[in-house]
Amino acid sequence: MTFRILVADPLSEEGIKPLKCNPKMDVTMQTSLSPEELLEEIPKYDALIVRSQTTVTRKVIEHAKKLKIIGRAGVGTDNIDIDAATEHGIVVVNAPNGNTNSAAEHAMAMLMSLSRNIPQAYYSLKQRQWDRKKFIGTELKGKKLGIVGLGRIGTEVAYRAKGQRMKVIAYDPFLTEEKAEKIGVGYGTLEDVLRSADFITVHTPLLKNTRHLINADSFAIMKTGVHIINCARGGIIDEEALYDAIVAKKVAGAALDVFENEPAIDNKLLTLPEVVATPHLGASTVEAQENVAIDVSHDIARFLNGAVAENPVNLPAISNEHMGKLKPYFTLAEKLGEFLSYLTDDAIEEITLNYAGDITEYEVTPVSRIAIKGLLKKHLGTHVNEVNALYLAEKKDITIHENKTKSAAEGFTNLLRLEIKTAEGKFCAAGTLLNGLGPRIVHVGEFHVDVTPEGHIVLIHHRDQPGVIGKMGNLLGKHHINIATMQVDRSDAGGNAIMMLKVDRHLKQESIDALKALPEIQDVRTIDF
Ligand SMILES: NC(=O)C1=CN([C@@H]2O[C@H](COP(=O)(O)OP(=O)(O)OC[C@H]3O[C@@H](n4cnc5c(N)ncnc54)[C@H](O)[C@@H]3O)[C@@H](O)[C@H]2O)C=CC1
Ligand SMILES: O=C(O)CCC(=O)C(=O)O
Repeated sequence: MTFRILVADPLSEEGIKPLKCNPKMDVTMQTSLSPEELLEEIPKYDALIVRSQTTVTRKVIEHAKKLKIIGRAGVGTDNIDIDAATEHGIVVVNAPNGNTNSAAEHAMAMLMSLSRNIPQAYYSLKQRQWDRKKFIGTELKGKKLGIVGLGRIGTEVAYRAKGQRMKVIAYDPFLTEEKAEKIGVGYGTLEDVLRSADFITVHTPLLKNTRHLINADSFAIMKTGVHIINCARGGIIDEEALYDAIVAKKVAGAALDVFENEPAIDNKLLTLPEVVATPHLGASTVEAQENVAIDVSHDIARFLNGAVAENPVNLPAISNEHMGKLKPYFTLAEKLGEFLSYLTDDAIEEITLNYAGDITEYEVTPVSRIAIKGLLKKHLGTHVNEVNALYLAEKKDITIHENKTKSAAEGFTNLLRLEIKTAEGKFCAAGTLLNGLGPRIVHVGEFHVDVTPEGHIVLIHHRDQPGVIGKMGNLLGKHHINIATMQVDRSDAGGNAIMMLKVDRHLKQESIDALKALPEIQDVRTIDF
């Protein structure tokens, strides 16, 4: 099978070699598609790679009938409708590490351009003017740099600013005293940073709660003569408020690499001499472009080959070691979910996943997602996957509970008990991973069994009476159904009982009806794995 991959923004040729050299990947570079052309093209592709130029809207995702993965060769995914991708079961991956240095270096270059008026002076000289008085700058040594967002790039900026002998203060909701000390920066609230800094640089993602994080109120409490740098995302700073603050001489100057609307040809901030700007060049170095292209190419190839993506944006990221431990449980979880879904025809209202034994030592949500995928598969088919399983369950008003009790493994090393509640009542099955032998279903409701979840299974609820097994065997024989294995269990003598048969082929409706017609048989369910 060959996967078709569309590269819709310019990407390092060297960086996408891992995909181009892979015989299973068919890569098409079309880097100047209009939004309409993208809508036309996208149904052909299994994977899409973009930088920040292409906007992957809900409409694009709705047209992308085959799309499995979107790769963002860079950090910010604000040009991709992540919710729409999740709803459609499309994984979004990014390349969060490859351009950190370049973006930090660009922020420093912008900061220094700003402090020494380099772009303005350069422009003036190009106009054949030798003006030395107009471009008096500000020394950085001893000035305070306020960093809003001390993540990967913010931290690298802090190290570089310290190299310039600046004092650094940072605000980040995840910044602890210990971490600030380790990096060698002061820390405080956003207000502390805004009030005390001579230069302020933002390095947060653009999210609902960071849109206009720096606004008119923020400028009001800043020092007069403050300098502002934004090499993160347009929209984190309210551009109107920044314009007004510069005109009012509250802000001495701003260095901007990013804008609320890009390309920002007509942005009025560009008319101000106090503003230095670049057209979103933070990651535009040979090294960064190669790094992010390599990272995203590897992740796409890995994912399309059936492995787990390393940098998913809409799935929990799992380390290789953790994944190694969890992966064997995926098959068990999916089969158990599938099995249980065949025990009722009613809508699922509630799903409870109880983990016991060794597995409780791990973060089990990835296993739960797969179990839920298994449960919903009967009605949603291939539309449901681990990306959208939780979303689809929520859309269907299904409540999910996940519990871990190490000691409840009932003698097994590990046990996953799955329970669903419907209008009809509760249904439950439990499974274990037998060392070296793979997944086993070990409970169906109150009954004990030992069944490999594969092939064709017939589950019969009946009354515990002499002769039932014989009648059932006879009937299946008449219908030319060969029984491969059989398990029976009962609640008590003469009470409720089950038979779990492995048969050699799918049971047709007439055989099921004939079984159901036997007076001792209460219910017949078939499960085809
Ligand atoms: N100009 C360019 O070409 C480039 C821009 N970027 C942008 O730079 C930004 C930072 O990227 P990274 O450092 O890699 O991301 P990151 O995820 O490592 O760091 C972001 C930090 O912002 C913090 N944060 C979130 N909300 C906050 C808030 N309300 N106030 C303060 N801090 C908050 C987070 O806790 C996190 O530590 C992103 O917006 C990214 O898209 C990244 C690369 C190149
Ligand atoms: O792709 C680019 O050049 C922009 C990089 C960027 O903004 C990011 O990685 O967030």
